[in-house]
Amino acid sequence: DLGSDRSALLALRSAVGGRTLFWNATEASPCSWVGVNCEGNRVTVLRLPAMALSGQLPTGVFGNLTRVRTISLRFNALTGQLPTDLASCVNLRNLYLQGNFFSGEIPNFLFTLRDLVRLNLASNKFSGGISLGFNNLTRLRTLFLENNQLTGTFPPQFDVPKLEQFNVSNNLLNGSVPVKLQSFTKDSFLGNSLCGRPFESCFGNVTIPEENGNGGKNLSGGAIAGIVIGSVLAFLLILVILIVLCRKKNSNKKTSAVDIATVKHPEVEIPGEKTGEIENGGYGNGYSVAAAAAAAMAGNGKVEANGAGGVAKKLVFFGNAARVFDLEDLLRASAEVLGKGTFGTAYKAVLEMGTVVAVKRLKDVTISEREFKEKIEAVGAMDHENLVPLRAYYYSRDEKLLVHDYMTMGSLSALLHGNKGAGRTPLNWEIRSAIALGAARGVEYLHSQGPNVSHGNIKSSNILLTKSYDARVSDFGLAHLVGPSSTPNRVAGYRAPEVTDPRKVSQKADVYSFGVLLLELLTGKAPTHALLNEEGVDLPRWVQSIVREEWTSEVFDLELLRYQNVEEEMVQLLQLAVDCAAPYPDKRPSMAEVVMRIEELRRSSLREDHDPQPDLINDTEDISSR
Ligand SMILES: Nc1ncnc2c1ncn2[C@@H]1O[C@H](COP(=O)(O)OP(=O)(O)OP(=O)(O)O)[C@@H](O)[C@H]1O
Repeated sequence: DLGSDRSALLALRSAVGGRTLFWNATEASPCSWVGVNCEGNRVTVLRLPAMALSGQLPTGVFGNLTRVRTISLRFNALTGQLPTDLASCVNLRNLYLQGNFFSGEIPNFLFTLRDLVRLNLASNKFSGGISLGFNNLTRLRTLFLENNQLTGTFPPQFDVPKLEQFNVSNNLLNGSVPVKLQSFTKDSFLGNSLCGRPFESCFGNVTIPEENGNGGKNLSGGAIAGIVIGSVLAFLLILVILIVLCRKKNSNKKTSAVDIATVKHPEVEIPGEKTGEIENGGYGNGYSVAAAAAAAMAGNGKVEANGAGGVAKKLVFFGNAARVFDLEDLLRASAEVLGKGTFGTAYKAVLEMGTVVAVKRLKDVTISEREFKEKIEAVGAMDHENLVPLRAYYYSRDEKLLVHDYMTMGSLSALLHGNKGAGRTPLNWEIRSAIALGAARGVEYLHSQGPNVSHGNIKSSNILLTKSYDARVSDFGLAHLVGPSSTPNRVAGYRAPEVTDPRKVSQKADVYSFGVLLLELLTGKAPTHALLNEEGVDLPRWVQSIVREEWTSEVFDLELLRYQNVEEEMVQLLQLAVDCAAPYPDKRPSMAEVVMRIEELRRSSLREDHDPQPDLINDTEDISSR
């Protein structure tokens, strides 16, 4: 009953702490606690995403929560194995445990939870193999296992009938992809040593001849003799051509982009060749952008091996920035994948002379070269200290590259939601409010370029940070370059309610997204992802519901609460965020006003001397007992 649900939750709270400490244990019913929903007087939903939970999940908790349908403990710091009594949650449909430190094998009892629809165990430390037990999960639609340490081969009979979303990338799997998973794209499998569709055949380039429709056995002796003689002649002819070609090549030895093009494509791992480089979630193992670009261009005949024809395309540089490198340098650079975005894949490229740049390979560019040039020139002309500068671009039929300055500290998103483990620099108020201000100034600058100029895709992965944590806004102006098929779809949590076409985003809609970004900075929570549509927090609604109940302190990231004497300013920034995320565009402030208000509240917080109070637990208790 509800009583045992309640004691189970309290047992959970004393084991894993975090923001569950805000639960008001004097209340008889747990149904109003943050993250808890009830139906029919039983707990049915337990959502504690990014609540700073840590330690092991105890046994004896889930055995009591027998009616629970959704458990979300994603993005916490939970460790150890999953408790076996999770098996008692027989109504469980959604289990989101991604972004923790869970370890051990994927436990067999999960396969007895026949109602499971969504299972996300990504970004943990699960090891061991992938079991056929998944086949029992006949309702499972989502299975995310990426970024773990799973080993071995897939059972060939692996077949989860309803599976729609699937990812096992960045594990240590090898062997062939089972037939029933071959309809998923490479993205679902990257960072393993797998072969067979969607990768190259496990058997190299040998093609197995197809059976002749009318039956080879009917061929007459004469026909067979003809085929044999024909084959021998063809073979001799090929041999002669090869010899001639070899002679020619030897007399003309020279390194060229075409040679670079023969670099092995990284996505096609040869079993057994894999090194253990996938820690830290990195994908790249020495893959070069160059290889792919060169391959495309070489295939196209656009780069002349000897440069004689002069058709070779050049990198086009912006502004008066000196051309410190050229296409050749870029093609020779070693590169590593930074991530995949809506508009393509971003790489970090280290040029031979040590310069580091970020290269974005755009996909789905459908506009003409002239139009592309016009639009990209406008982007390149933007010049502000809070924007990521675009240095150069490259345009050919098959390849469109953008070269940006590389931002050492990565994105705000990674900083807020990435590495939660030890050794992470806590993001204090100083840093966060400075990032808010920098980002606001960057967007304000864009808006000052004209009433119709907007960013269109403001989110934390597009706020990048320099070595000294200065914020720079990236990805502006790209939505107009690509075709409608790659309109941003991952921004649901940031998108203003009035936006229907993601490529037509007004300045006021930018302000809304910026408001969500501020909420993210203050709460440490990630807004809803469209991909996990049943999951995530609708930040504006969540914050408003809590502020309405005068539990304002509860929204703040625990890391921020260490700095109690800036709470006043935090509340002011929260108010600004809520104003920005107003449902009606007219009610939202302009970016210029946003900048002014952040400057103002930062001035007042910096006037006083703020000593951090490092005793976290005391702070949280102070707040919860107020
Ligand atoms: N100039 C850069 N310096 C450092 N990291 C970068 C740079 N540009 C992009 N990144 C990182 O590379 C990853 C992919 O970036 P990309 O812009 O392609 O996609 P995204 O921001 O995740 O999504 P979208 O394309 O929808 O904006 C992100 O994690 C981003 O933080």
